[in-house]
Amino acid sequence: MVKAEIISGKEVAAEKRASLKEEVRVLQETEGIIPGLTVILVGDHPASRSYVTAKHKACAEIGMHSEIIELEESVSEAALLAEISRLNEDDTVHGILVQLPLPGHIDEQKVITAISPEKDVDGFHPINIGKMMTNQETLLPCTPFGIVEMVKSKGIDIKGKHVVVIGRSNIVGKPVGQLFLNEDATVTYCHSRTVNMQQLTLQADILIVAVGRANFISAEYIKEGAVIIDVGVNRLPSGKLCGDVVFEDALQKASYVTPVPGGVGPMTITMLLHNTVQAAKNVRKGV
Ligand SMILES: Nc1nc(=O)c2c([nH]1)NC[C@@H]1CN(c3ccc(C(=O)N[C@@H](CCC(=O)O)C(=O)O)cc3)C=[N+]21
Repeated sequence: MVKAEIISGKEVAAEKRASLKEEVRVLQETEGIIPGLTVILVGDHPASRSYVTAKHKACAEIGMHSEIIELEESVSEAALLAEISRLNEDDTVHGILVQLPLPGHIDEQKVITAISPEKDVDGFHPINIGKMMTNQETLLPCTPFGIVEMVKSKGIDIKGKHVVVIGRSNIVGKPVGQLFLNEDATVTYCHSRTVNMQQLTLQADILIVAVGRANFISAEYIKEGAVIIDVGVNRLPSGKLCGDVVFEDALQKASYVTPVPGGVGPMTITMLLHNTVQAAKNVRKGV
């Protein structure tokens, strides 16, 4: 029996994008500012290329500028850093995003830190992460931010709830736990070294799964009535895209579940648009 309601990221994203489009229009009309995003793509990773194209299209749809800078896989770290420093100085560029992962010879942390924190629309710069941790207003990481927005869109109460996060990456796991902590949830992190993960996931009112393994979470890990957020994007040999959660199982046990595709992914891109518009407004305010 299907019990859960599906939280459509696509729908929540469409609503948010419509209001961003209006914001962009007003910003241009009243102040002549067009928010601009520059994405740097290093090498030719097919999945990265498709994400970058999706971001570019999404910008155009809401009337924003966007540019993709493609660099050879063999580009030196110094050349990439020089490109970033040029973009940091360019007033028409409000947001800079370096698509990850980068080739092994480039130090990702060094690259992220080189981006001006005001233009760090990924929310990965240590200054922005520090502000997030201390609950100060800042550019927030897009996937975690999108997840909080999806949960709130259904009026789900977060305060005092037990949120269990599976995964501890810098781009999803760690920051998503922090954002839910900022919303007064009780947060538990699970990862590859966690002992008896099932005992923890069965206590989750909200279970966030970000491990990148198809069918990692099935019925026996899900508490009746839980909210299930599936961050996985796994390409099966058949070409089909699937999440980390057995969707049918979540439908039967959960109260809410996010699908893949059409769940967290479209929200990630939407919050990137949001951050770029915010970065453009911050310049005007002199923030
Ligand atoms: N600096 C940086 N920032 C990122 O935000 C970033 C990154 N690097 N590297 C890779 C990951 C992954 N990511 C996704 C964004 C959208 C979808 C998305 O929209 N997915 C669609 C399906 C897309 C398809 O069909 O392939 C969906 O879930 O419905 C997925 C994944 C952003 N990332």
